[in-house]
Amino acid sequence: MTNAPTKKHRVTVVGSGNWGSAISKIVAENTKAHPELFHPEVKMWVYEEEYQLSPNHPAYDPAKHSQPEKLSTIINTLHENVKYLPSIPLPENVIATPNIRTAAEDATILIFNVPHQFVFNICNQLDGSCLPYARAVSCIKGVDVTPDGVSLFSDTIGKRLGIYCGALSGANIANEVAAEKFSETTVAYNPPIGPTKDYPNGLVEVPADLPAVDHAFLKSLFHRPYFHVRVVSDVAGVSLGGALKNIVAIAAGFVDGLGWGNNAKAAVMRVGLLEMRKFGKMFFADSCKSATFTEESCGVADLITSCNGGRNHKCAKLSVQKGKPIEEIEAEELNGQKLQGTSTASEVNEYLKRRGLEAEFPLFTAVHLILKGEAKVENLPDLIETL
Ligand SMILES: NC(=O)C1=CN([C@@H]2O[C@H](COP(=O)(O)OP(=O)(O)OC[C@H]3O[C@@H](n4cnc5c(N)ncnc54)[C@H](O)[C@@H]3O)[C@@H](O)[C@H]2O)C=CC1
Ligand SMILES: O=C(CO)COP(=O)(O)O
Repeated sequence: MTNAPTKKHRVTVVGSGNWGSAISKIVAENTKAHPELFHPEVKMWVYEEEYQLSPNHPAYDPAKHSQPEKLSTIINTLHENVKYLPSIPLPENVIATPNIRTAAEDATILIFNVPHQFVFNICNQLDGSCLPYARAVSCIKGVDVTPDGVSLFSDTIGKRLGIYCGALSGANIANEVAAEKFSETTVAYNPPIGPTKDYPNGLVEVPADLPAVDHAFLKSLFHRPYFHVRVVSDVAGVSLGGALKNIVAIAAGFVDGLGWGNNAKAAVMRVGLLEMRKFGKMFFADSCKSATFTEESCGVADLITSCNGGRNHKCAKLSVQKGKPIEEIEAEELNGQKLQGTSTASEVNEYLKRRGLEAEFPLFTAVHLILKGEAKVENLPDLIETL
């Protein structure tokens, strides 16, 4: 007979942007709802910055807020991320923590939720500070491309920190989720058993006095009445869907910017979905399931929502309408939030080009060429037909 666990998991969210804050809200609701599994407090690592509260904010008090303050202080006082998720109350058990090592050192569950370009620096800062038996989930939408190959950020984080990392991705516009409008998501978790190439000594087991980290546990961590979770084992499919749809969303924004209508957008989405699936089959054949792209929220559903309401779509559309580079629109429109599709288009292209495979992925290639100013948006139909 095994003894019941006597300890509880401690959860830290690494990141506090638009999605990082929305996920912190969700998990803090669940740590309170499941006291048998979790300590209620959720630490949320904040990349510290000074922020001037607007006199129009309902909590503005000239005696307290006339000067810029630390964003983490504002979050802990007002229980709102006024910069990245304004007007959404955060549960009081979300504790903004500006020191990343303090945020992570006692966490048994780490949720990575930062723009992908910051992951390496964050892992460097975390090096040696995580519990060896911690488990992680990456909510990051991007792929890690180096001259040697392409990896999932879940794998990059896991290998770098010596812990296992799964993935969460879905049709999840953060502002809608934070407003508790119904959506679905996909969580992928499949830790290896025994030694593997990435974990030559095997993973350090979660101690028996903590609740087991399995699919049911992860559902308890993320599922809410307004946020429905399906837990699967296909970490590659879940991660690639979220990363690659951002390239397609830029193409959808381009055609919307031209005012070409719904049929044109459906055409780029169809071609884009096929390229997403082909990329998975070609480069992650051993681990990625084609059905994940068509059957789970992280695949076609995320593609649809992102091509209609995402930031990549919005900025690409405005860039065509205003005749300005997308980076300029990003800086003007997003108040510090980051696009992932622009760098992913370039990183994926670098990988395909090295292998002479650009023509096999005409939509991904066309988006990259348009972003670089080497092709015209108006030529998209020919580019995806003839490349
Ligand atoms: N916002 C959304 O609707 C969704 C976003 N995602 C994904 O979630 C991930 C995180 O995105 P968001 O939370 O939306 O972030 P965001 O784009 O809203 O915010 C940017 C974040 O980066 C931080 N930052 C700025 N400079 C930094 C630096 N040098 N080092 C570390 N951090 C720095 C900022 O403090 C801020 O927290 C991305 O991969 C994104 O694709 C996934 C689903 C939905
Ligand atoms: O991933 C998203 C929705 O699932 C959000 O996409 P954007 O980063 O384009 O806003």
